[in-house]
Amino acid sequence: MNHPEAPELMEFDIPPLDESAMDRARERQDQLTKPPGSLGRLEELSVRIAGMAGDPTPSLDSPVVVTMAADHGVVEEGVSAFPQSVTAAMVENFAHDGAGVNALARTAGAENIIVDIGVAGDYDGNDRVIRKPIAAGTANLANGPAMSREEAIEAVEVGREVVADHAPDADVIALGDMGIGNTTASAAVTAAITGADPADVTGRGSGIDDEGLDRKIAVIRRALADREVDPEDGVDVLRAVGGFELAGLAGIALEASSRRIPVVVDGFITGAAALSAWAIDERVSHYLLPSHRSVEDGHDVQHDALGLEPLFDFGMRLGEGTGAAVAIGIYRGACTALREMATFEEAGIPT
Ligand SMILES: O=C(O)c1ccc[n+]([C@@H]2O[C@H](COP(=O)([O-])O)[C@@H](O)[C@H]2O)c1
Ligand SMILES: Cc1cc2nc[nH]c2cc1C
Repeated sequence: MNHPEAPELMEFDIPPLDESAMDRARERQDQLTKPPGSLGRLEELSVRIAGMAGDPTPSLDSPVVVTMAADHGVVEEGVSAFPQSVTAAMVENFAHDGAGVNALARTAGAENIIVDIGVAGDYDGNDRVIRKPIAAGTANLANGPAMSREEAIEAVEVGREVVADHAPDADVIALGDMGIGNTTASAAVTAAITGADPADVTGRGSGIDDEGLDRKIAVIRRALADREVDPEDGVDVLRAVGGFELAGLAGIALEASSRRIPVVVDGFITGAAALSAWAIDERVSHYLLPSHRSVEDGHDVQHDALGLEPLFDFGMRLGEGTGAAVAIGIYRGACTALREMATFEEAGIPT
C-alpha cells in the first residue's frame, strides 16, 4: 500500500554479504588443524560473519549490547503480570549495573548502552542512560494506533542515531529490550507481519495467568481486526500495534546492517523488532544472527520467517539483551578459532 500523504523514512543502504571474504574464510577453515567440519556450526557462523564484516578473518573485539526501554499504553488492559512502574525501576537498575543484562554483557566483554526511548515513569538514572524519549509510553493499542506514523519514523531514526553516535566502532551489536507490556505489542507485530494467528504467537510474557493470557489474545485479535495494517510496511505495523523500543531496535538493526555490523537478536521482543526491520528493508536479514530460543510462544514463528536457527535453548525469557549477550561469546569463539588456529602447514602436521 502506498502512503502518498504520509511522511517517509530515510532509506537505508544495506550491502550484500561479501562473497569473496566468505570464500577466503571457508578456504581457511579447511586448512586449520582439525578434521574438516569438526567445529560444526561454529565454522559456518564464522564464514557468515566474515561475509557481513567484509573481512575473511573478523574478530569480535568491540561488542555492544543496546538495551532500549519504553512503556506501553496497553498495560491498562491487564495484559502483564507486573505494573508499569517496573520499566522505570529497571532502567534505574540498568544504570547501576544491577540487572541481568549488565552481568552478562560484562561477562561478554561488551559495552552495555541503555536508551530511554519512551519510559513513562520517573527514575534518577545517571550518565549511563541515553535519553531520547518519543513520548511517555505508547497509546493503548486496544483502542487505536499505538503511535502516529511520524512517531514510528522518529523512533526508527533514534535507533539510527544511537548506532551513529554511540556505537560507530562496534563490530557486533546485540539487541535488548525493557518494557512492561511489550510482549503484547510484539505478538501483535508478529501476527501482523507473518499472518500467524494471534493465539499461536502470544505467550505469558513476564508471567501472566490463564485469564490474563486469554485477555491478551483477545486484545491483539481486536486491535488487528479494528485497524488497517499494511503487513509489508514495517513502519505501518509499528504505528498500528508496535512500541517505541521495537521501532528503535529496528532502526538499530537497519543502521548496523548498513555499516556491515552483525546484529544479534535476543528474545521475542527483539525478534518482533527484527521482523519490523525486515518489513522495512528485507536486506537486513543478511546481518541478523540468532541467540537463544525464548520460552515465549511465537519466537519460532519469528525465527522461521527470518531464516534463523537459535543457537541454544536454555528456557530464557528475561529479555534486556541477556540471551544475545551470552551468544556474543559463542560468535567471538567462532571468529577467534577461524583467526587464531594454526593451519596444518604452520603446525607441520601431515595430512
Ligand atoms: O525476551 C523475551 O523473550 C521475553 C519474554 C517474556 C518477557 N520478557 C520481558 O518481560 C517484559 C514484558 O513482559 P510483559 O508480560 O509485561 O509483556 C519486558 O521487559 C521483556 O523484556 C522478555
Ligand atoms: C523484574 C523484571 C525485570 C525485567 N527485565 C526485563 N523484563 C523484566 C520484567 C520484570 C518484571
